[in-house]
Amino acid sequence: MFRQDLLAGKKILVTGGGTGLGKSIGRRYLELGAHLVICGRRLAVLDATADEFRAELPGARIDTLTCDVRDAEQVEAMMERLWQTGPLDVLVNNAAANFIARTEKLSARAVDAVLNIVLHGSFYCAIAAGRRWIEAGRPGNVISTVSAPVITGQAFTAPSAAAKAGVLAMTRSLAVEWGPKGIRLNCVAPGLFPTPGAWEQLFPPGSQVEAQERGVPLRRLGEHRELCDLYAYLAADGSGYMTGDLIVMDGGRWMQGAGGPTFRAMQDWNDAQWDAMRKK
Ligand SMILES: CCCCCCCCCCC/C=C/C(=O)SCCNC(=O)CCNC(=O)[C@H](O)C(C)(C)COP(=O)(O)OP(=O)(O)OC[C@H]1O[C@@H](n2cnc3c(N)ncnc32)[C@H](O)[C@@H]1OP(=O)(O)O
Ligand SMILES: NC(=O)C1=CN([C@@H]2O[C@H](COP(=O)(O)OP(=O)(O)OC[C@H]3O[C@@H](n4cnc5c(N)ncnc54)[C@H](OP(=O)(O)O)[C@@H]3O)[C@@H](O)[C@H]2O)C=CC1
Repeated sequence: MFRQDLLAGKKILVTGGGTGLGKSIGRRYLELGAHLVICGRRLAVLDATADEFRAELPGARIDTLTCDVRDAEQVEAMMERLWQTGPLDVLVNNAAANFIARTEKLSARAVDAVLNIVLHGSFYCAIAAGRRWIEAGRPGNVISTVSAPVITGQAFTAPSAAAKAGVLAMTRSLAVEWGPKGIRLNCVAPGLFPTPGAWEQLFPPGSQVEAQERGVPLRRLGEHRELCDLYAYLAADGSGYMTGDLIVMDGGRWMQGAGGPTFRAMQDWNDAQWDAMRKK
């Protein structure tokens, strides 16, 4: 779909880039010639991913940095190290956390666990990169991964829906505030793209009442390569007139109601069913 050197000369940070969608997006960026930096909390996971990429794509330039995005000081330290080898061009806010639970049962720590990673982490990263771009008079580009519940809300994953909605509000606020400085920000809302992380958290064994494909108008799950090409487009200069936008890629699923049949059934679950989910 793209020229092989589409992203040559661009340095791109993908938070949570050691696993799942962040890993697939990073691989696509490398294929298109970018200098990739991935961060997360587990160095072993990041290094294993980097080794895999180096084996697949000889000559690929990839760096790994540990960082817990909930901690603003760690984010600052990561950006400082990253900038030492040259400025960043694109930040992808991908790191996230989510789980299904009845909202009235959530402890404050449970709410914070999701809000701190998704909302605070994305904010800290955007500010740390944005300040450096502004000080240097450089253009910048932030792509944040949200989800369709930013439009609809979503039962039983309220902290994630609220945090991602906050990231969309941040994106639109900064698109206006930083637009005159040449910094653009956009959000992508993927639908159902299978990853071990999301499936473990959202579809524990016994939680599904029917195949998730049934809830998608296009009657299939998303393929990583489809999503990755959207992230490639948004990272490239060719999308330079897009800012403050939300692009949903979900096969039309959100228009049918975000939770689908599985979440509707949860409205009638008893305590034993909820406890069984928690133990898995
Ligand atoms: C069925 C239909 C589904 C439709 C799906 C639609 C799809 C679109 C919407 C999807 C959008 C977003 C998707 C994703 O984000 S997928 C990514 C999933 N990946 C991850 O979550 C990876 C990162 N996760 C984590 O690190 C952990 O899971 C956690 C979030 C828990 C944070 O870990 P941490 O070590 O910081 O935290 P603790 O383990 O100490 O826990 C903190 C408190 O949270 C409470 N907790 C944890 N799990 C649950 C649970 N399942 N239910 C209730 N409470 C939970 C825990 O008890 C701690 O609180 P307390 O100290 O008060 O006990
Ligand atoms: N898969 C799907 O169908 C959908 C996914 N999404 C979104 O896509 C993105 C990727 O999700 P997915 O790949 O499925 O799930 P993963 O669980 O694989 O990805 C989450 C990543 O975030 C990292 N992470 C979590 N907490 C922190 C933290 N505090 N600091 C730094 N990194 C952290 C994890 O690494 P580590 O634990 O090592 O820190 C992990 O690499 C998320 O934003 C998610 O909300 C949205 C809609 C649907």
